[in-house]
Amino acid sequence: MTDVPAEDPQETLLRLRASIDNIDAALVYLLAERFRATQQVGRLKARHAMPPSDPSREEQQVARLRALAEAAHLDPEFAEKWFNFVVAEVIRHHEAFRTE
Ligand SMILES: O=C(O)C(=O)C[C@]1(C(=O)O)C=C[C@@H](O)C=C1
Repeated sequence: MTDVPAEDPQETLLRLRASIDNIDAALVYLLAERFRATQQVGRLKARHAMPPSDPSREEQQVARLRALAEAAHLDPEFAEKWFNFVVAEVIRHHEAFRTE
């Protein structure tokens, strides 16, 4: 039998934290890109007097994200909460464009 080398917990922690930092950076960039797109949607909606929110679109998005979350072994409740949190901010931006 081959011996498994003893784990150095500090080294393992640092390695995992480096991965977490990379993932957090990617999430920030992805969110920035999402908001860049939604700002354009907000301006478009304001120019054409369209309502800031679209509940039927959100329903479709939630259903899709919940299915994706399940397939990825992510809690679908958490995925939905994250989505609602982001969309609430998007709608706040959309409403601000209407008063510009
Ligand atoms: O697709 C739109 O109509 C948007 O305004 C974007 C968005 C989103 O962030 O995904 C935000 C608000 C709407 O209620 C639905 C979706």
